[in-house]
Amino acid sequence: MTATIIDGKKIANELHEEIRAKAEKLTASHGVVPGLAVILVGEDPASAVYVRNKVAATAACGIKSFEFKLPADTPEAEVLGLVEQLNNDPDVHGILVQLPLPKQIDSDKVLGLIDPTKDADGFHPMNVGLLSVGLPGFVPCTPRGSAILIEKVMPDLSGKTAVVVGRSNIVGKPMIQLLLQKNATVTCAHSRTADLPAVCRTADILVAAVGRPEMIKGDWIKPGAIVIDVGINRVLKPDGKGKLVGDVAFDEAKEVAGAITPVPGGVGPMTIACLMLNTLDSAYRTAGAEM
Ligand SMILES: Nc1nc2c(c(=O)[nH]1)N[C@@H](CN(C=O)c1ccc(C(=O)N[C@@H](CCC(=O)O)C(=O)O)cc1)CN2
Repeated sequence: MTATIIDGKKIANELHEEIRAKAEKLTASHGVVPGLAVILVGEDPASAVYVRNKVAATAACGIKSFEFKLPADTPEAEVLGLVEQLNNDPDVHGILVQLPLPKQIDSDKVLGLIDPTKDADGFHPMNVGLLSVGLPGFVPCTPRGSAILIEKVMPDLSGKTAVVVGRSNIVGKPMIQLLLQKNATVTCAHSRTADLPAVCRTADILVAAVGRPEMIKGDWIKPGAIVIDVGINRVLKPDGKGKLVGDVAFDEAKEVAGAITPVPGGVGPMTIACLMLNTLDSAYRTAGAEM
């Protein structure tokens, strides 16, 4: 039996509609339009696509966007100055700095300067800390979106084993926190893990966030497991054309898993939908309004 394909694009579009309704409600009750500032530094083609998609999503969600596109050689001080300006702008409820930044700019310094109450990406150390102690704050968008997809197919994770492959600050570590909050028994695996295939085979929920195309094979997956593929890798096909693949060998994995996210159309659209959700949450919080 082949796996249920978790349609992240459809679920993200449904979320956009819910967000739009809530944004309109906030505007009607408090005269506040949620606002998201998006900063892109440089010409990385993938980043440009993601930013374009984020700005398109703001329009679908009734969120006002403030777009800042800066040249690749922009000095760090200029980016820091822009962040400060946005921190002080009452029309801006969320600030997003697209990563990666060019090498002359210290990402930690920029992310650390974002007002934690406007940190729509959830990367500020204060929000990282709040998540780790289970207090309300901003949750990074990719893990938040992945958790929503998991909940759709398995609402109760008590007694379930989850394996997160990858330990990045923006995906792996926050994903572990969210799975723990849902009472899963969580293992974090990474490049130094011994016998990674065997560890993956223990997972009822397997989250792949390694950034290596199709690394996780079908026979690494426990039959019936939920597989969440966070990877977005551009590879060349034999005909020389490019295509997107995840970190999981999808065609093999779907024959073993119970449910699986595709790439594209799985976690990616949910990342963007959760950025909208974080911005909406922030606007409600700032306005002192009830959802
Ligand atoms: N400030 C941030 N920078 C980056 C983040 C982030 O969450 N915040 N994550 C990634 C990139 N990313 C969001 O910015 C992102 C990646 C992919 C998608 C997406 O929808 N992918 C589509 C395919 C799109 C394509 O054709 O290339 C899909 O999977 O269906 C959304 C957001 C790094 N930087």
